[in-house]
Amino acid sequence: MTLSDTQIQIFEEIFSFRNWRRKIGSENKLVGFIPTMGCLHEGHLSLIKQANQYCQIIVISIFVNPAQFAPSEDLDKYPRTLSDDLDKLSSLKCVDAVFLPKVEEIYPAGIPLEIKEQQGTFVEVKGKSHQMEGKTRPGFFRGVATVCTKLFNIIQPDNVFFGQKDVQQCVIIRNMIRDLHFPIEMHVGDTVREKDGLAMSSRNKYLTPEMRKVAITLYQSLIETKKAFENNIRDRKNLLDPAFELIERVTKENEAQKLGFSIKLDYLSLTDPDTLEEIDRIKEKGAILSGALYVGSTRLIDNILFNCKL
Ligand SMILES: Nc1ncnc2c1ncn2[C@@H]1O[C@H](COP(=O)(O)OP(=O)(O)OP(=O)(O)O)[C@@H](O)[C@H]1O
Ligand SMILES: CC(C)(CO)[C@@H](O)C(=O)[O-]
Ligand code: BAL
Repeated sequence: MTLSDTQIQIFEEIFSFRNWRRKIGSENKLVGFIPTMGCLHEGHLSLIKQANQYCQIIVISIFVNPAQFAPSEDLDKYPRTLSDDLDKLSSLKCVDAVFLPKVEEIYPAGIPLEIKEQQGTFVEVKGKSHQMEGKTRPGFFRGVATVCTKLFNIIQPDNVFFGQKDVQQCVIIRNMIRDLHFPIEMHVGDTVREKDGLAMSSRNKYLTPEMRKVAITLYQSLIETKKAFENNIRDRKNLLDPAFELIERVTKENEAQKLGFSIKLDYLSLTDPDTLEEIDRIKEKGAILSGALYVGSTRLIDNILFNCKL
């Protein structure tokens, strides 16, 4: 499908989107917004369906945001599948508009990937962005918070929808909405999974069939901890040990098979759901168990929640 043969309104410029948005504003309808980087899958579509239950107008953005990629990361090869994405959005029959901005318009001062070369205005997130994902991706949440601020200012949604798969992003955006006084209600959708449990992700496209078989290891390790939790174990060591053991076993089996790629755990975190600081024990507040696993050079993330909500 091309831009001209879908019924959905497509906007590539801020100016034209704003003209349309102004008219919607006078109709007293709630606008729901789902920001994405494209290469849409059932995870994205589930957020759109959720938005459709709350809002009369549904807006999606597709924008691969350079500011959240480090120079060593996959900005250039990130999958871009616009025609397929528009087909999927059309088939839902509830999407009103898609915003497809250009990098130059979102970042008028330019956006070199090296943070020290960047010029212009950025949104900094203190306290919750240095741990978990932020350890391996130090500029990531600065980039996410900055682009979400820009998108919220342009789209002016009443409700925004994010996926639990990116759990730290959910906590940070919820705090940002509060801290910067955006008049927006945030909703978090459950993680949509493949049949075997692998969290859907645009980056799953990078996996070869051999890699795909072991990609499930991260989720299986989270489930090992869940089993321990269900057996009333609450201390960190006894909760996490079964998860680490599973990953270590699969890593060794994979090495022995000489398939030409390695598996490497980046981190497993057991954190307080509000502060995102590591905890020694799960108490009444519950906890977030999250992790990242490299399968070859593809970095996959996943999480589960214990007795808490986002
Ligand atoms: N499996 C999923 N279930 C529910 N929501 C999801 C899922 N995957 C992504 N999302 C949500 O969709 C929104 C857009 O995410 P994005 O376009 O980065 O997709 P992605 O699959 O997470 O990509 P990536 O592979 O880069 O992590 C985010 O709020 C994200 O949390
Ligand atoms: C929220 C987001 C669209 C910002 O670029 C991105 O981080 C994502 O897709 O999760
Ligand atoms: N869904 C998170 C986008 C990223 O990893 O850049």
